[in-house]
Order: sequence, then C-alpha cells, then structure tokens
Amino acid sequence: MPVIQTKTKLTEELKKLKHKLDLGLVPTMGALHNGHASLIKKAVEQNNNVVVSIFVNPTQFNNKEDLDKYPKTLDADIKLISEISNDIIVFTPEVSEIYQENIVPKTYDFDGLDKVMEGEFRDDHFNGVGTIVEELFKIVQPSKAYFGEKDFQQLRIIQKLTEIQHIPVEIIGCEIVREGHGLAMSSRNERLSKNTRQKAALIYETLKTAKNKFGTENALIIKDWVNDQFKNNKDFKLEYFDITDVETLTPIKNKIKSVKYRAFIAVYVENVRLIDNIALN
Ligand SMILES: Nc1ncnc2c1ncn2[C@@H]1O[C@H](COP(=O)(O)OP(=O)(O)OP(=O)(O)O)[C@@H](O)[C@H]1O
Ligand SMILES: CC(C)(CO)[C@@H](O)C(=O)[O-]
Ligand code: BAL
Repeated sequence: MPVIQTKTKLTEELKKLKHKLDLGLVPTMGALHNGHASLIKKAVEQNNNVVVSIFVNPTQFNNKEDLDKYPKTLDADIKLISEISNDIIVFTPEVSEIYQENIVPKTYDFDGLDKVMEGEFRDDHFNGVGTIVEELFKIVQPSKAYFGEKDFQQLRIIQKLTEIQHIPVEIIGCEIVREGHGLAMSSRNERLSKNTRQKAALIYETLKTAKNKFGTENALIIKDWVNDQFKNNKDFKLEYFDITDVETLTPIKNKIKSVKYRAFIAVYVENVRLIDNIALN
C-alpha cells in the first residue's frame, strides 16, 4: 500500500490512476478507530480510488496542550487502512510540507456557521480546518470527500467551503459510530481512564433524553435540564449544550415542523474535551 509524504510524490501517484475522475478522499488526523474505518469503507464502496490523509493540523488547535497530547499511532493506522484495502493511497505529510514556514490559517466567511458552538469556544478553529481541507482538495482533487457527523458543524462548514471557493467535490456525511455503551468514538477517548470512559456514556444518555423531551418541551427548559444534569457532577464540566436548526446552526426560536433540528454538546471529562450531537426530529 503506498504511504506518501510529499505533494509531488502524491501527484505522481495520482497521475498513474486509470479512473482519475473517480477518487474518494477521507481526511483524518490519525489515531484511527472504527469511526474512521466506517468512512474509509464507504469511500472504498463508492470509488475506484481512495486517498486517506493523516495530518494533525496545527492551525485548527487553539490549545497547545490539546495539540501536543493529540495521539499519534501511525503504524496501527496503516494496519487498519490496509485491512480495509491494500489499494488505498495514504498521504502523511509533515507540517513543513503543507505550511512551509508560515503556520497560519486563511480567513474565511462561513456565513456565521463558524460563530457558534465549536467556533465560539475554539478561536480560529474553523479557519484552520478550512485551510487544510481546501489544501487537501487542491492537492488530491477528489470527486467525493467523506466527513463524520460526529463533527456535524465541521461537516456543514466544509459544505459551505466548497460553495464559497467553488470546489467541485461532493461532500458525503457519515453517521456517528459509537462504543458499546453509546459514547461517540473519538481519538481523544484514548486519553480517558477506563473508569471515566464508562462514565462518559452520560453524554449520549443526556442527548437521548433531550431528544425524548423535544417532542413535548421547549428548548430553554431542555437546556436548563441539561445544565442541571452536569452542575453537581465533579467528573464533568459542561461547555455548551445547544439546540439549533441543521441548516444555519442558529439556536431554535419557535419550533417549525418542516425544519430539522439537532442538539449539540461539548463536555470536559478528565480535562479531555469531547463533543457529540443527535438529530431531534
Ligand atoms: N465516531 C465517529 N463516527 C463517525 N465519524 C467519525 C467518528 N469519529 C471521527 N469521525 C470522523 O472522522 C474524520 C476524522 O476525524 P478525526 O481524525 O478528528 O478523528 P476524531 O476521532 O474525531 O478525533 P478527535 O475527536 O479526537 O479530534 C472526521 O470527518 C470525523 O468527523
Ligand atoms: C477534517 C480534518 C481532518 C481537518 O484537519 C479534521 O478536522 C478532522 O479530523 O475532523
Ligand atoms: N475531529 C475534529 C477535529 C478537531 O477536534 O480538531
């Protein structure tokens, strides 16, 4: 399986492909788990050629400790990918290959999608994500690209990025893959102790109860209930819980039947920041 570090070598490898216009891209930051595997399998099913990128992108981290502690497991990642298919091209550039000496993000106008939730609490995060994803689209020129709904706000922003930058790629959203007890799979789960990882099931339990309540109760009452759930719990620190419409990501005002809503949550557990979300209707 080709594992490639430079843009030049990747471009050469892509030129050799027979079906150049049928190429799926799965961008990742490595430390791969079954959530990533589901994206890669979908890409393999839907495309003749697949590129998986593994790159821990410095410009999307607003917290140096989070960047420094981001898990790196390249050998295991390559094994996981090769078990899905040996024909996948793996792209693992160094930071200097992507950014040269200037490690700063571009600035985008994402029409407000980046001003709420993750964007509010992680300064410049989505400019960093946009910068690396636009660069990957430029290098790989995929016909389809795969993103998980675990990072639903990111998925909406990538859709907006392709619109504002006129990039001809189809964005495919993939369902959230969960651990047995419901916690959304995430590379950051590896930083939790076994005991706390069990307790973190509370995050998804809370989302499921919020969904049940959404049928009969108003959003502010649900928000208060979620705040109360976490208020006296020493293991968790709630950063936000929001109910928004899925198109604009603006908080719900009055419930409208034809509009789709989602609930979003970010919680610190043992100093590890986890996010999750659920469709409400
Ligand atoms: N549990 C999951 N289910 C579906 N998609 C996922 C899941 N976890 C990650 N993904 C998707 O995989 C892609 C790469 O994500 P990334 O490498 O950041 O992994 P991650 O597990 O989300 O890591 P972390 O949350 O710790 O940053 C993203 O599109 C992300 O949404
Ligand atoms: C899309 C992405 C690979 C860009 O660095 C990252 O934000 C991620 O893993 O979700
Ligand atoms: N999975 C989203 C990337 C990040 O947390 O930086």
